Amino acid sequence: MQTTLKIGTRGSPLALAQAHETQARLMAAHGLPAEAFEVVVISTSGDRIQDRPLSEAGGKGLFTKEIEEALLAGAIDIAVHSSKDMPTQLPDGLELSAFLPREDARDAYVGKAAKTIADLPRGAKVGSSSLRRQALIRRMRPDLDVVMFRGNVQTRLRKLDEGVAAGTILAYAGLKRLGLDHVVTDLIPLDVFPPAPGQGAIGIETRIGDRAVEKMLVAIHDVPTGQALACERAFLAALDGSCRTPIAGYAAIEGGKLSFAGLIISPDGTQSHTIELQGPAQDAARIGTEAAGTVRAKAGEKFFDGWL
Ligand SMILES: NCc1[nH]cc(CCC(=O)O)c1CC(=O)O
Repeated sequence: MQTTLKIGTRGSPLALAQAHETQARLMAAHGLPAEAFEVVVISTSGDRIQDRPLSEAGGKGLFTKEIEEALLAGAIDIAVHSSKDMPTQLPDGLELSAFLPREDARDAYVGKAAKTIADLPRGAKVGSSSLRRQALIRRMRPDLDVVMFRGNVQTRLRKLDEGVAAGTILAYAGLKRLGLDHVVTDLIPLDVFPPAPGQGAIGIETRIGDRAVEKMLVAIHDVPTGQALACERAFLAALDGSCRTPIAGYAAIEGGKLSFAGLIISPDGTQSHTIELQGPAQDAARIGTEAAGTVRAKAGEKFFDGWL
């Protein structure tokens, strides 16, 4: 009898879409039926905490803790994640060993009366709980009222319908995976809203040394996405000292060449520092680390602890 590969995921509609995309790619790559895989839904602390900003409750790890425990315990064989939500430090024994081809990494504006942020009336409310997006909105339009917006993509869209805010910003990738891209009223250029490291890329976490699983994943791993992610995650890891400093970073790969653009910005949007660096895609991690060193030197150490 064939053993089934257990695919662990959160239960949000986006997480489920990502788990099913992974399953479909594995089926196609290996000529296996759906029954060769089982999608196992795991509830995480991040899903349960709804009353305060996650950056206060403990940060990124909240969406992965219970899933990683299940992976280490052998209750699941792979865990499918939004790479953007993954801490740079994983628990001992686990690694991100494969990435699916990256979806469009841009942020999207979803507006009601006004179709773009630029068209909003003075003082209009824009909902976002991301420190990076809040800072970028304030940089662009210091007059706007940035309000907290928690919950999954559907919850945020419902809040818009209820009139809680005039608009919100969501990852275009997530909306596309949910078949909700028709709600987008403006796609924001990468240089106006540089994305969070990892945005748009599905990452697959495995137990280090699980050769059978690694062999299966090679067939669905996208090499350029893996290189882009190595660069962006190295940039993030080298700057991660404070989770209160918004960090953006995006690496584009073309013909074996990597072009990285990074940004750090004060939460009020008034101060920011950028870095651009190119090099061979094989040197992805080194480029990310070097970019972090350069932008850190430009900004000065004070930049990272001044926002509490
Ligand atoms: N923090 C939630 C989250 N994590 C990943 C995505 C979108 C999908 C992706 O970036 O791959 C989202 C929603 C959003 O930012 O709109």
